Amino acid sequence: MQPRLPGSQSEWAIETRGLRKVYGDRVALEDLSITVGHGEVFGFLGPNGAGKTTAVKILVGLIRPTAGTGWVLGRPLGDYQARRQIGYLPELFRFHDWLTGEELLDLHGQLYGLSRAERRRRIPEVLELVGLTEAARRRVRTYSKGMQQRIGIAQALLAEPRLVILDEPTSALDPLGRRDVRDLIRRLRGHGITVFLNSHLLSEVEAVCDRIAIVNRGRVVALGPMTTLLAGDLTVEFRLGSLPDGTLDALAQLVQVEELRPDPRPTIIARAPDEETIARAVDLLVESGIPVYGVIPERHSLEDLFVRLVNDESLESR
Ligand SMILES: Nc1ncnc2c1ncn2[C@@H]1O[C@H](COP(=O)(O)OP(=O)(O)OP(=O)(O)O)[C@@H](O)[C@H]1O
Repeated sequence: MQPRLPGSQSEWAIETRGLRKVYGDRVALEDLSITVGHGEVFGFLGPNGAGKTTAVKILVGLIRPTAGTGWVLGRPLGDYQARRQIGYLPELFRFHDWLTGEELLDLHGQLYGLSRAERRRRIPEVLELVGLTEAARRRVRTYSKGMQQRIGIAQALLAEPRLVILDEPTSALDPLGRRDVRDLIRRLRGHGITVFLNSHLLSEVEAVCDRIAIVNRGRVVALGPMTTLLAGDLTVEFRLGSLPDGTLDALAQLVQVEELRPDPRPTIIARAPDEETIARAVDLLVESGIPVYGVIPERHSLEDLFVRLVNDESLESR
């Protein structure tokens, strides 16, 4: 893990308290309080218009919050010293596409304030990292969308940042490209680099993030370690030989019965807080003399959690 910046005012890579952003009469972000640990991969999720990009822009110092405070790499929001150590891939970036990949990185290296020697060392490294070595001398306009996204990631990593903020880094990538980015994010974590990932691709977030926040209509609706948020969120299917009166009521003492399918065999779909409860429900069925043909537990995916929390209340803000 990398040492903290001198004079650090927060032990976290990112800490925000009550961030709020209002555009005219529209509240884009409300009371955002999150912490992201050093070296952590943090997923920041939400439907369109939830306030994600607004939050990211505040974190990188592009806009100021209407209210609230925060620290990035231990420095107050917008602090110049911290900004030098943030790599940022914006969601809708448009690069100077008449430049070659190498020239583009050289330009961005200069904007980051890297010396010529640093740029000469670093540019081949990041091109290699994102698999664009062969295309280094081609103009960016001739790149496929996936290659353009990868040169964007290379740009974000150029100045050896301690914190990388990636806004939809894989939206234009094919499945192989996505896997490469996933591996890359894991490698960054291996080097103690903090990754703040904003993505709609929930399976990817699930595969790579340590902790997540889900925002909806400007507010955080879930926050915590991925494992905790997905734990205790089991759906289970009981396939039974019969369903005597009273069985559902007895089961409902343990699990939340969501659906009953009578054919071809009585099948109950229920939600259980944990696996132990499922075992107790099976005991109850067996003790009642009901043949149990199958018990199929299914752990909820991040997508299930997301859909349940966000539901359709976000529709009007899209
Ligand atoms: N510059 C602006 N002026 C006025 N309203 C804005 C501005 N930027 C964002 N908004 C509004 O603030 C809300 C949050 O927008 P934001 O772009 O942060 O959402 P998002 O979660 O990043 O969405 P998406 O997933 O579509 O990128 C939206 O209702 C949006 O219309």
